[in-house]
Amino acid sequence: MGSEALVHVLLVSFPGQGHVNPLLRLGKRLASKGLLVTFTTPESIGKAMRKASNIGEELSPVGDGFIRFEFFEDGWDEDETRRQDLDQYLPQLEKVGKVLIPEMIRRNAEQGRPISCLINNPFIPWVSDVADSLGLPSAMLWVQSCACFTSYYYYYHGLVPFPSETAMEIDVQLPCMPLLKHDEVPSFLYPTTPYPFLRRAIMGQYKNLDKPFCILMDTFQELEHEIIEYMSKISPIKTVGPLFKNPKAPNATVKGDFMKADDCVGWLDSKPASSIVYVSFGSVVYLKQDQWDEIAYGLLNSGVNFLWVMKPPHKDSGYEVLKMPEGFLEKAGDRGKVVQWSPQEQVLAHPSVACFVTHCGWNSTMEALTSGMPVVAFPQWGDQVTDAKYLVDVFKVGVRMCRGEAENKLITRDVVEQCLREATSGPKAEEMKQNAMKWSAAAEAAVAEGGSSDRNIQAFVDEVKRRSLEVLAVSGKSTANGVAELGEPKVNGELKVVS
Ligand SMILES: O=c1ccn([C@@H]2O[C@H](COP(=O)(O)OP(=O)(O)O)[C@@H](O)[C@H]2O)c(=O)[nH]1
Ligand SMILES: O=C(O[C@@H]1O[C@H](CO)[C@@H](O)[C@H](O)[C@H]1O)c1cc(O)c(O)c(O)c1
Repeated sequence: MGSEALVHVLLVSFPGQGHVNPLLRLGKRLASKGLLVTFTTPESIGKAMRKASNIGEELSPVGDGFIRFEFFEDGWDEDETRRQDLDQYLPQLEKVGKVLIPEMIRRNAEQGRPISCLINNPFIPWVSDVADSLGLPSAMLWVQSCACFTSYYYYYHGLVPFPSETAMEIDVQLPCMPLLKHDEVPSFLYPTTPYPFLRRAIMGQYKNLDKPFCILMDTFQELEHEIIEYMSKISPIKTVGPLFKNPKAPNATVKGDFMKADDCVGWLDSKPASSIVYVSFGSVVYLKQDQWDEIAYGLLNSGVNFLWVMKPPHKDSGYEVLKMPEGFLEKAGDRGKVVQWSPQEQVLAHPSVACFVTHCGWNSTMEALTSGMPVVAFPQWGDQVTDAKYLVDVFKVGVRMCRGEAENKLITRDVVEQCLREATSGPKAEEMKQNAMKWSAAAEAAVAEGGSSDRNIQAFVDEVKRRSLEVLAVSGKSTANGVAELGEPKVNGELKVVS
């Protein structure tokens, strides 16, 4: 079957690594079930993805379907420094995206690939407005846990008190969730958050929550059972995780890394089983030099082998380039390897790796659980502080090393060393490994054919196909070659559907 005969969905991503990864993984999953998927995000990131990840113009076959990429200009010069300031960049993306995404949809229709559904991730909630204005169905992929989704939902609707300027340290009790201490609530909700623009972006998504017909989530039924059951009665959520496991297309080469991964698998191969601590704080968190130094000495003093990701800061971020302490690399010798970016999926699956010191971003959290990897939790902000709570107290696969950036506390080398020892040897380490292996098996089962997430994906694909017939029948006139006719753009750049 040619790609032009397939139902076509457009995935629009916020340009962050932790957002592109799960949406692209969803794209591959949908493609593997027979859809044509176009993935889009701003060209500034498209350029990095093409360079790092072998992404070309051509269609890539994935399972029964195909995936392709089309990027859009964000209206700023290539070297514009304001991209690093989300307070300015998010409104710019909305202004430009509301014009260019409809144009992309029109172009695809003209080229014989009419789009039947739009899917976005959080931080760009205006995508569902675009879909609405064109009479197209939309869905949203929530890229965090269901627990975080619930926290934001309760905050948005004012259903329980959250920490506020007058009561900073109150705990928060939400249904079907453990009591969250004030600093375990997603930190964008703290009255003192340095990232109010991200709270605004997420609240924008909740304001628009009635627009998507489905909220897909990169989690799985068995992991967050009670809260998923509870929220499913309130919101049309469908769990489809862990998205990074795709049994139907396990070797699909399409990847969305912004940086080429350094080669470290040979080095991992050279080390004994369960002897390495993997340390990574993801793509956005950037620690201070004094904290970096303490982690370095903690690693040295604990005697473990380690693979440490030291991602260079973006040139416009304003962060100073971190340095390793004097003599550190020499003292570590072949016990340690430092890379700029790692092939994290492969690292977490490697038998030499014993545990993962992580900032607890949701992707890293899901990847660790799915790989059966115990963690040392080093959360900083946002959902990370809630994920850390779950990893340690609910999933029971982690040791807590800190409580988050808001605590403003230097974690000393002794604490680092103690946590590493606890996570790598002794009864606690063994118990955490067993729990992690249990989650890994549950995750595999969820995505295997007929598993909870697989059924949800299939139901979603069937629904998109059903709605695509309605879209073509109701909102567009089919032409001889099957292309839906869309109307002329309105003055404000939105497309109006011709009836
Ligand atoms: O060296 C690295 C560090 C991170 N990642 C990937 O980058 C994503 C980071 O997402 P996460 O939600 O964990 O954190 P964020 O970077 O968004 O803070 C995950 O899929 C990781 O597998 C990677 O491939 N190599
Ligand atoms: O929030 C940002 O990135 C990460 O998103 C993940 C998925 O929501 C989440 O689990 C993780 O904890 C976050 O770090 C983000 C991205 C970005 O490019 C940026 O400039 C930010 O300020 C935040």
